[in-house]
Amino acid sequence: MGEKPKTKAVLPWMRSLVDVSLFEHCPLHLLPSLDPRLKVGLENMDISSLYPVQVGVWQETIGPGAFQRDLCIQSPTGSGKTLAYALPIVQTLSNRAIKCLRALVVLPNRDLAIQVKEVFASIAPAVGLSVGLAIGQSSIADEIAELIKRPKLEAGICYDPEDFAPELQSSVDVLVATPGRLMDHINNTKGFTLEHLCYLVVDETDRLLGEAYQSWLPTVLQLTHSSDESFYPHASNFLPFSFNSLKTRRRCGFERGFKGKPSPRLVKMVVSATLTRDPSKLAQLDLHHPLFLTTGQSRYKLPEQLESYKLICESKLKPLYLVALLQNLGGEKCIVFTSSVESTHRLCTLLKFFGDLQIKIKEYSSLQHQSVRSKTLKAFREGKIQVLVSSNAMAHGMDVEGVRNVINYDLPAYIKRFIHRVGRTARAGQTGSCFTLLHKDEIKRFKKLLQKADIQSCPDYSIPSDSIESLRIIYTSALEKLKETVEVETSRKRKIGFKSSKAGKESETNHSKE
Ligand SMILES: Nc1ncnc2c1ncn2[C@@H]1O[C@H](COP(=O)(O)OP(=O)(O)OP(=O)(O)O)[C@@H](O)[C@H]1O
Repeated sequence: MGEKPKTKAVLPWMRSLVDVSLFEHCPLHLLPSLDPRLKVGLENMDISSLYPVQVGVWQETIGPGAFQRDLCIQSPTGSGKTLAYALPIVQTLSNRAIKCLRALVVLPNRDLAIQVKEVFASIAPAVGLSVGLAIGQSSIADEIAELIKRPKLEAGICYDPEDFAPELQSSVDVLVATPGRLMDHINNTKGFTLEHLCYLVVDETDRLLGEAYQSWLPTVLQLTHSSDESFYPHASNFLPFSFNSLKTRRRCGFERGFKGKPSPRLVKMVVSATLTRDPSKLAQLDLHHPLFLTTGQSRYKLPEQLESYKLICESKLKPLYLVALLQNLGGEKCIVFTSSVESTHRLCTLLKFFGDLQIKIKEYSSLQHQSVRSKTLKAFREGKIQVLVSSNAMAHGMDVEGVRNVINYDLPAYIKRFIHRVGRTARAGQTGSCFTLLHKDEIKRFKKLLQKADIQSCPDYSIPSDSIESLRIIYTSALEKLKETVEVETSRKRKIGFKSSKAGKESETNHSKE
């Protein structure tokens, strides 16, 4: 029997790639065709030159590439991918005559969407464009009021909303959205249309393709489809029945051609630091003559200015080593990654029982309410908190200035996760360090993980044993307090669970009585 091939087949277009590491930084005054208003906007953001990935994308969009192909952009964390797509989109839309929704950027969570919206919002107004956000942060009514312009109505007269439906217009040219809220607007918001969409950006593609999110992608592709089913024959299979009425027929006159062949008018930009190579996942994007822009030949790349260390310790003493490490780092901004939301909560609680460490530590997790998370993130950005303990919630895409260190309290299972986690530091050419706490049984696995990113060695970081000894007594009492807290929390949860299941039963009973 023949052996299975060890490497997965790579799509042919991924092999003929554009290596963006061959581009130099480009000062703004040398960037061909840059709109002077955007140049001023960029300078106001303290940006004086474009990074290599941004120059590469510029060449394929505003430059000779002229947006003729869909782009798959992969470059290391913190290399400036957001501006790489935002700048050419804004520049191209600056010529638009009528306001309508022309660019849609989809991200997997609210905090990331807010971050990306801010990048667009810092350049778009300079050329008269508006940027909206659809993430479910405010009520749907408030969001609709932001996104859709209603005609001025005479006071005192009662109107049927159906009367002015044709006059509803988009208030925004660019929309940054999470899939859930996007689907809400597609399904329910009068006047919300993707009919004029020219650009679709799928940022953090791996995460977005990993989950179906109410079939948002087939829905968007179907609604932006140019002529008939021939380009995307299976999309209608995914669509709920109600979408039939929303299907749009796009005017062919706007379509671009590639080598004489017709192409859909929607340009897609697919973005990730670790883009999937899985053909079946990529097929979901229905890419048109995709062009792969990536950094060098290696599939996984860490930021150039990142220093990695391993810290070997006994599993049960991990919290002690973490505290000693945090003390050594002297209150520098730091993210500690754990393997789950539960261990994030436990670890954060335990750290609080270590007495006054002179370091402000908070938890950031998907178990928390969005408002709590946003407040924590704001305080972390402002430097009021020095250490965030998080599971995967902070790992992808988050850009917080001044994060000097990342600590892998638990070893991540995959290289992709490792890359995204450690990429929260050493961003935009800054230096940064990452520390991975390991039990000696994990050393081999860690080595294998690093080899996937072509890293052959990782120096040890040692903590003097007297630093550990001096923390032992307080650790014992912290563990006791943690145990008590966990017991209280568990019994509280049980009570809430009991109450809600009782309430559930009552409402079921009431319902059946009706
Ligand atoms: N040309 C530039 N000059 C200076 N700073 C820049 C430039 N472009 C981007 N930056 C800054 O670099 C940082 C990282 O950018 P960005 O968040 O877009 O990275 P990314 O490649 O998307 O990272 P990730 O893969 O983690 O999402 C941001 O703080 C951004 O403001």
